[in-house]
Amino acid sequence: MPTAEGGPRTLYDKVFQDHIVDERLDGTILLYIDRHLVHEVTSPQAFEGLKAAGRKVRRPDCTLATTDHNVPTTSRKNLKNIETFVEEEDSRLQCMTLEDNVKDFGITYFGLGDKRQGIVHIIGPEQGFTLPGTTVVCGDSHTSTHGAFGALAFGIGTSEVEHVLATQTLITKRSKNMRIQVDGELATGVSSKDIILHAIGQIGTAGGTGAVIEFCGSAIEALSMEARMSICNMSIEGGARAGMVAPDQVTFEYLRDRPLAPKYGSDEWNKAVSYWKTLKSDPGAKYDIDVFIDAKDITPSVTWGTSPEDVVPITGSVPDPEMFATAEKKAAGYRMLEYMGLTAGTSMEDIVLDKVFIGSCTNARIEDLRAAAAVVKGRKVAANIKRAMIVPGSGLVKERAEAEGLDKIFTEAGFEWREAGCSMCLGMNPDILSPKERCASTSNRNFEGRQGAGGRTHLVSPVTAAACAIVGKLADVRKLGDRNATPRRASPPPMEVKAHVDERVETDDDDEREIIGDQPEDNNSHTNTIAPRTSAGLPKFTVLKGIAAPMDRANVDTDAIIPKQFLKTIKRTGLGSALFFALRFNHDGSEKPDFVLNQERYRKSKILVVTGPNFGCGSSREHAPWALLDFGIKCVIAPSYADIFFNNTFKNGMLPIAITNKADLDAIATEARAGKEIEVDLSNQVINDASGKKICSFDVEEFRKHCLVNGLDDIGLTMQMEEKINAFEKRMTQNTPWLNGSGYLKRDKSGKLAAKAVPVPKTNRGDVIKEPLEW
Ligand SMILES: CC(C)[C@H](C(=O)O)[C@@H](O)C(=O)O
Ligand code: SF4
Repeated sequence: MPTAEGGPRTLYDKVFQDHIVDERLDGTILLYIDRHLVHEVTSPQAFEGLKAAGRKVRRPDCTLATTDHNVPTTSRKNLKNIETFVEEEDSRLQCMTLEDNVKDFGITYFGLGDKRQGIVHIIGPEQGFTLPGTTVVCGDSHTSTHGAFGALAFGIGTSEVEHVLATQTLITKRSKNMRIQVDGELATGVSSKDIILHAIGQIGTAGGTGAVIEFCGSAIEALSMEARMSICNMSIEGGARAGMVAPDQVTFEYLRDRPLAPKYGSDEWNKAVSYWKTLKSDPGAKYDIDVFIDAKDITPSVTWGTSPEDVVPITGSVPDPEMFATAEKKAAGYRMLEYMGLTAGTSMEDIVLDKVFIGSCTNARIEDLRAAAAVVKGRKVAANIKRAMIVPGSGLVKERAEAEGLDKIFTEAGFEWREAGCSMCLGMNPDILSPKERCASTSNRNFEGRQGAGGRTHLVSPVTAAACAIVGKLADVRKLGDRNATPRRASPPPMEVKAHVDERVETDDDDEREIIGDQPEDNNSHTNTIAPRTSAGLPKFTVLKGIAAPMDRANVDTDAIIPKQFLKTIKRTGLGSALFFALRFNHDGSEKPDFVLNQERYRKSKILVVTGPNFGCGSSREHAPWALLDFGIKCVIAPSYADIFFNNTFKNGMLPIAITNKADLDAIATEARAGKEIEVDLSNQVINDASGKKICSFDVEEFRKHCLVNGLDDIGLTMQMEEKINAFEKRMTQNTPWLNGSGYLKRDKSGKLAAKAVPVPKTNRGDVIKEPLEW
């Protein structure tokens, strides 16, 4: 929370403070954003909003776009353009829409024909776009990755993407400070992925809610940048929106000669490094939450359930839900075992696998591939493994790995060597698990259906995944001998950046495609009773009276609220039929009669009453509130929420109410279970029963209430702050000139774009475009 003026400050306090454009009395802050990464899934509706309102992108020079989620990872040797390359229609439309938008708005873009294309959280750091002390956002929850540089980096929803595009700022509040200190030396076979899995196992998926986690201690200091990125990446799985590590010599070495970092050895570089060196927490700085972990307590770790907090050591066994503390946890535990097809007491190392996936923004960097290759070298993938995939995080990672011969090591062992993209991390492209298939995965989420409907995911580190592929079961890498990689300190030197790729790299790929088995038919009618957001503003929210549907679940993730196959839309509307898809429908499309929203009296619910905590955790997809809204639900009542979901609802004129008092929540749930209406009166901040009798009151932040009650479009409000934003940018140009222009769209000394922004190079649609980049 706010530190006393002049008192010792944390790293987070410093970076946050340096980006305040304006602060209101109620603590609402307008925060300047230095770096904005954009991908195809969460941007179409934002650009559409800009177009509808006739707005421009304020800082194309601080914005970088790529396609990653939808792209096939098959060989690109015959790539002509994205239109012919992406077979699946909705995926293609999303990719092409991004290409249109980057052209229309003059934004730098790495398309499939460019080796710099890759997962957005891999390419930002790789290019030096991510720098210490910056604020970095993206319409993607794993933006937390970039915090490894001492940046304040967090995921935002699509409405906020639009806000940043238009204003280069965000409306936000201060977060709590949390510290996770890991001291000591990591044992052989234990990597940074195990640190973060272990930490999430300790704090739980809501442990960091409302906080920014600073990772520190001797074990973190000893890690390379790549390893630090894996840790910050999964801060979101620990409930925190952001994770940070103080920049140090390891950081500066990593940034040396990166294309978009200040030129090494120049005055600008030296000035930047002096500033970066100040970015550490002051002695005596206060943290709201403190966690200490002894590195020697960390073993190679693996998840057994469907939440990233369900972590056990690889030497452990499947826990017995009977031993869990509460009735709710027991019930959830049994459900997870059923979904995962596991029996309590089974040794983890006895669990037989079908697939292995090494990739994702958590673990698809060169160091991850090197570590996995060291385990795999000279060995063969076990016969029972149907598919073992290596998906490099970017074209440059792939190129580097090939230069080092890693691709050969993998393919000789029986792995597939793929092209860059998100791939089977969430399977928006053709890489998916079939129902009941079991996968050891280096990704970050093991939610139900995450890698494919009915698929079963065990989260592990790259070396553990490699060992799993060799053994055919979940495996302890330490038992394969001593060549498993331990974390490295030195980051590899920057990868050589060549111009665009027209010569395609040959691969052994056989262009195998899987049928998208979990692509449902969207044949249900939508209730869509509520007008969606328009750039002109939102429908006002004052009093809402209606049926409230009860839901007795904890940690309802946004993948459960709306699975990935529905994220391929470029519209905000029409998602009501996809709401809670896997919970609501059987595989044949018929309804599951037990699910609350399928019961007659709840079909027209306007309110959702959730009795378990941490509603909306996981992904930043604004599709979750859009689906609720389209179904007709405009208000959610729950004990607590994940931060990004909470924000996203307000941006759509919806009201999420946190009721922490159990008796009050029980009273509301009782009305809901009885099928009675309840009344949410925002103006007076009370919840009444159907007769108008007060059940309880609730809190809501002043500014958010003001916007809801008046139906205000906050982009319009922020644009009225133009003068303050200009003044901020002027100061920024003086103090941190290296943040202007990012090397490709140059600015002059006054901060103005020196030349007209030229959109990137190849849009893969046949445009002949002059290379606008200077590197
Ligand atoms: C598509 C995007 C919104 C999402 C996220 O925010 O995390 C995705 O990257 C994911 O990992 O689920
Ligand atoms: S978590 Fe997976 S889907 Fe999300 S950005 Fe990372 S790789 Fe892509």
